[in-house]
Amino acid sequence: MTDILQSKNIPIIDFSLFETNQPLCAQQIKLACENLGFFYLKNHGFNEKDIEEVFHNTKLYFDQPHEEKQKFKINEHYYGYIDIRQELLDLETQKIGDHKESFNFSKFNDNDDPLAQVLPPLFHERKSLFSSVSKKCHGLCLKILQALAIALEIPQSEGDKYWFESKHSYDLKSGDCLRIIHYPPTVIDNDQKDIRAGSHSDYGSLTVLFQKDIGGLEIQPHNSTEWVSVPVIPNHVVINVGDCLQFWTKGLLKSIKHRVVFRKDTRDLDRYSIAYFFHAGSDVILDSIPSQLIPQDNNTKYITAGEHLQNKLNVTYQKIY
Ligand SMILES: O=C(O)CCC(=O)C(=O)O
Ligand SMILES: [Fe+2]
Repeated sequence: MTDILQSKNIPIIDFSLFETNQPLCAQQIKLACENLGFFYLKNHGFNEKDIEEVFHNTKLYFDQPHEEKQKFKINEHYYGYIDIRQELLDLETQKIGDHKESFNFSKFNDNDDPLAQVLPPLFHERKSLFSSVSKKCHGLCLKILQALAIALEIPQSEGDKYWFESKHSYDLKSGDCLRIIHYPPTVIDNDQKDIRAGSHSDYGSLTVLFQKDIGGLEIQPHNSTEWVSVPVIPNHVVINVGDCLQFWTKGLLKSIKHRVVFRKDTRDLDRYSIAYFFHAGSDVILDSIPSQLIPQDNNTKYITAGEHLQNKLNVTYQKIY
C-alpha cells in the first residue's frame, strides 16, 4: 500500500485510448515523457499468459548450473549471458558490479541470417514465444512514438506521425534487445551497500519493463535528489524514455536515472524482470531533426550530438570486456 501511495506521481495511461482517442493519448504520453520520462501503461495489448510464460522460462533458465549459462556468454554484439557482478551501471559510486545476472536476446529476424544469435537450448525450444514478445514490445514502442509524433506536431513534409517510426523499423541494424534479468538475494551483510542495479539512464529511445511481485525499482525525477519507488502494479508495464529520445528532443523528453535497490522486506527474495530496450537504427540516429522537436523555450543543457550516446556505448563495452 505504501508503495502505491509513493507512486502517486507516476502517471498511469490507459493505452486503449490509442485506438479510441489518439489525440488525448498523444497528449498524455507527451506530458508524462516531459515531466518524468516514466509512466505505467495499462491495456497495453500483451497477452498476460505470454508474459507469465516468459517469466516462467526466465526462472528455469537462471536456475540452471552456472557452466550451462556460461556456454552462451555475452558476445561482442552484447547478446548472451551476463554474469553476476559483471555489469556495473553506476561507475561513480559503485565499488562492485550489480548483484544480478541477465540474458540479452537480439532481434528475431525470420530470414536465415547466418549471423543470427545462437540461443541456449531452453530458449531455442521456445523461440516463437520470445520472438513474439520481442516483436510485440517493438510494436508497442512504435505506437508510443507515433503518439509522441502526433503530440509534437511533426508536419507531413517531415513524415508526420511516422517520423520516429522510419528510424526504428524492426529490420534495421540497431541495439534493440530483449533482456531477462534475475536479481538473487544479497549475500553481503547489512552494513555494506549492495545494489541490484546501480543508478543509470537507458541509452536507447524507449524501454518497456515488466516487473513481477518484487519491487525495488526507483527513479530520480529530473532536478531532484530524491528517489521515488516504482512499485509493481499487476498487469501494467512501465515505459521509460531513453537518452536517444532526450537527445532528439533536446531535453524536452526526459531520460531519467533509475536503479534497483534491495528493499528490507524483499532483500532475501529473488527478483525477476523483463526489459525491452528499443533503439533507433545505428545508421540513422544522427539524421536531421525536424525543428518541431526542438523546444523553443527550453533551458535544459543540451546533450552534444551523439557524444553522449557514444560515451555510454563505450562505457558499456569497457565494463564487460
Ligand atoms: O529490473 C528492473 O526493474 C530495471 C532494469 C533496468 O533498469 C535496466 O536493465 O536498464
Ligand atoms: Fe534501466
